[in-house]
Amino acid sequence: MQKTNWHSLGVPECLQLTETTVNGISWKEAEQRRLRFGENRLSEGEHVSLLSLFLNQFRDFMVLVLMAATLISGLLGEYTDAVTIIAIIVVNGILGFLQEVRAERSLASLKQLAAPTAHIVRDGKKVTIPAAELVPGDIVHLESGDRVPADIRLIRCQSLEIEESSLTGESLPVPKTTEPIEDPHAGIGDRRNMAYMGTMITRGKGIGVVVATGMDTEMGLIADLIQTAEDTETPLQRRLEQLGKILVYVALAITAVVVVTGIMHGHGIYEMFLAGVSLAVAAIPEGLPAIVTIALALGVQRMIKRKAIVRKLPSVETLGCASVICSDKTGTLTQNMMTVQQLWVNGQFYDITGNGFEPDGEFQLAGKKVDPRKRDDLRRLLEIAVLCNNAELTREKAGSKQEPRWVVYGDPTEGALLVLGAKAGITPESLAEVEPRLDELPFDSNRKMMSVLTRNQAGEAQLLVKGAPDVLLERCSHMLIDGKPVSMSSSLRKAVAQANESMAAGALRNLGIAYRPVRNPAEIKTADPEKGLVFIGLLGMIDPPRPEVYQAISKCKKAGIKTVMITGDHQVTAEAIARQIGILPPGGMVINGAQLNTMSDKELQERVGDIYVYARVSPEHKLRIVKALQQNGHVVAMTGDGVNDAPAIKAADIGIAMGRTGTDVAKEASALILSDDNFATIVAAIEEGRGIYDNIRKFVRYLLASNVGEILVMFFAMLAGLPLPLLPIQILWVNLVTDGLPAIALGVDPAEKNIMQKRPRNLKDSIFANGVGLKIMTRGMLIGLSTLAVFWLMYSTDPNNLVKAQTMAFSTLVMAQLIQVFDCRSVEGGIFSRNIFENPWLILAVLTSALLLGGVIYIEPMQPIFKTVPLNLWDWIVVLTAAAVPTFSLAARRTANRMVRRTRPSFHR
Ligand SMILES: Nc1ncnc2c1ncn2[C@@H]1O[C@H](COP(=O)(O)OP(=O)(O)OP(=O)(O)O)[C@@H](O)[C@H]1O
Ligand SMILES: [Ca+2]
Repeated sequence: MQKTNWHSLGVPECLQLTETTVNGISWKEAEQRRLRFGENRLSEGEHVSLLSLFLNQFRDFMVLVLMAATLISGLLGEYTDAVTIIAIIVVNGILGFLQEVRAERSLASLKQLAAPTAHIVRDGKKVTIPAAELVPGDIVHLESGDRVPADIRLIRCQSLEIEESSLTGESLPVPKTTEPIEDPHAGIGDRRNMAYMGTMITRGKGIGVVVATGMDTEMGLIADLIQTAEDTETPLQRRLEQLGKILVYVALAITAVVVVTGIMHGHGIYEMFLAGVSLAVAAIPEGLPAIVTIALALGVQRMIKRKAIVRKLPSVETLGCASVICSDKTGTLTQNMMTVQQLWVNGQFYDITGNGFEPDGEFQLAGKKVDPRKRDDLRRLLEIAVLCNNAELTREKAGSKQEPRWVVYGDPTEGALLVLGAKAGITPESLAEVEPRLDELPFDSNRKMMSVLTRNQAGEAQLLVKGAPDVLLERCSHMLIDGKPVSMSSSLRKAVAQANESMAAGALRNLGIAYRPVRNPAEIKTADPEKGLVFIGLLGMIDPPRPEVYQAISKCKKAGIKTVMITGDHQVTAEAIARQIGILPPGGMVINGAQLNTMSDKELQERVGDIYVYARVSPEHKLRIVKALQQNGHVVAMTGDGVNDAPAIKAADIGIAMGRTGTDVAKEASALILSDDNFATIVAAIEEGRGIYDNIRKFVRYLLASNVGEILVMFFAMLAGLPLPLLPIQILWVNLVTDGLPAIALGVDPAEKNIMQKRPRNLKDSIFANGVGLKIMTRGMLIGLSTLAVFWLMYSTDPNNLVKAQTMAFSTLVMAQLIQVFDCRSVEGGIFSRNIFENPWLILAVLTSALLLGGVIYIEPMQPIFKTVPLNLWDWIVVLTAAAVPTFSLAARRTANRMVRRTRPSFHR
């Protein structure tokens, strides 16, 4: 299709040109068009090719050192050394490559999960499809919070406003229409009847026909200019990278010292060169970055299984630090399964029986069944509830065998009203002819109400309004009493407010219903048409808490995480539910949006610690709450679903969007998406986040202790004028092979039992906090010393058998590591605090590493390569004893300390 000036064509022409109707195209036709026009995607620019990913593995500084070493070894005629080092580098490169490909794949699959969708009509049916599958001619429904998925000519608009700054730079939302625009050369910003890909619906709704997709869109024309580089590196990864660089310098410095002293002591230059390379290799934890990436990727996969989709990798770390969760109420803490239970009209309370979406139930007045259609006021209340409604109630079969069930499409609040109407035999179908809709003023969380304009058979237009009772009441000048509008007196107002509160106190979520006659339909296009209304009555629905929420909240409490409810609902309802689910402790404060408005930021900051429930707030308040909490040093997780929630989601340390009910805009701003909208999932994600961080800490500790040990062995041996206790190839082997497997297994270690009984970690804490740094030094030191001791013992008893002494030292180092790995599983506890068999991968990894060591020692062709000799039983007893010392001596001391502490009378607490 060549460039058409869609904006200057009329709607029928646009439909004709795109060969479609308001019922959309067929699935078959869509398939053909997809072949013709391609996927609705912007080309993503350069993709990292597998080859460059592979080559990247060899750009590491350490690898360069090794290459240089290889070259020199080769030049000096030490070919086995050279070949082996190259082999190890290549193996390491392949491993790193495979790991990175895997990590990349799992991150790509994350992107898929979070991919945008579009609501379209095909074959006359409304469906939701991935936005990438849109084709020209598709009829798209747009709603506030959607990202426009393609270039679209609008064919219907209801208060539709679109923010187009990504395309035009204009940050104010543009009101849209459907009228053709005469000037064919109008600029993009002036094409009021178009919605362009990538722009954002900030208000209202609309329907349009897709006229361009993918690279044919206006956005496609400038796609090269936009780079959406997401953060894919976590702060920890960055810090480890820095640490790696520091270690390189340390290694170089030590190496220089050792080499110079060695040469002055009369050692040969090649020998000293080898020693220098060994030291450099010993100091740098080659495997670390790759293992961090794997641990993160695997952790992210586990989170997906628990229904939490991570959009920004760094948040995996931040999650473990969360100290406050601010959660929406409706749908997150509650089930979003509304059932109207009570209503109030003409001064009387009615109870409605029945459960869920099953439209069976009675209307009762003081326990007696009544016929709602015989009572005019009640009937009108129900009619408005059904007319002022965009939901759909249908009977559907979930599976082939199952009984058909009633399901609601659209807003559950409105679904509940349809069910209520159906219980009285009042349905949208029965009203469609009698009172057709002319227009709609959509709901949004700021207005807290929604209206439709209808015309009845007598030709009278009426504005039918439903919304939050307190908000509605302020806009009512009259009230319907005994079928007549009576001027709203202050005592009437009070009566409504009282009825509202008494229903809310029972945890009911209330809606008010009102109307007003409209003489001229154009009236409702004015700025604020919902005024001078006639109040009719109240509807109260229960929305039961999600069953798992209570436990999740008490888990949070134990984990030192505060849960805060932020809701658009009424204060009394919010408070009742907060009490039910255990959010509101005795003495905890509940405040509402109006009170929040009177508070300065400073006041809020002072009191935010005591507030547990924010009721009747607008999305804009959320940002203030996030900031106030952050100023108090909190790490804040904040949920949201609408457009206006996006700023708060962005500002929070962990922005969370709803997977089911969330808008595109909220999802894009978020770091985490809950695919089941469930509060408990947030807690699960935090638990995983803590576990992942702990695991990273475990293997960082494990690997670094190994490196400390290796450096010390080499360094002291040099200083003492001994020969090299470990050969470079052996150190390389330890670092890349025998340490790698157990380290990866630590990366998938199950979390410690008390993981959710500790306070959140401080965001600023380094990975070496809580004694981890000290443990690395002490364990490393002991590993180094026992290795050196074994070497020295063997070498001094038989100086002619250097190879044997080196093999013993090599084995001691490896075995000490393989024992130490079990100590690393607990941050505070140590080797005895956890069941060894809990992590079968670790057992497997340790056994494999031990077998590999055996292979290097006992398989004859390996012996000249790794410069080893076979060891006998006695040798092994020496090796294993020495290897056990670092871990067990410290564990024994700690156990002893604990016993002493227990028997000693304690003075504190
Ligand atoms: N579809 C609707 N039409 C009219 N009024 C509505 C509709 N949905 C909700 N309301 C009213 O607006 C109020 C605020 O709704 P909003 O969606 O902002 O918050 P909420 O869903 O009650 O709670 P939360 O913020 O926890 O999700 C509701 O308490 C209700 O009285
Ligand atoms: Ca809501």
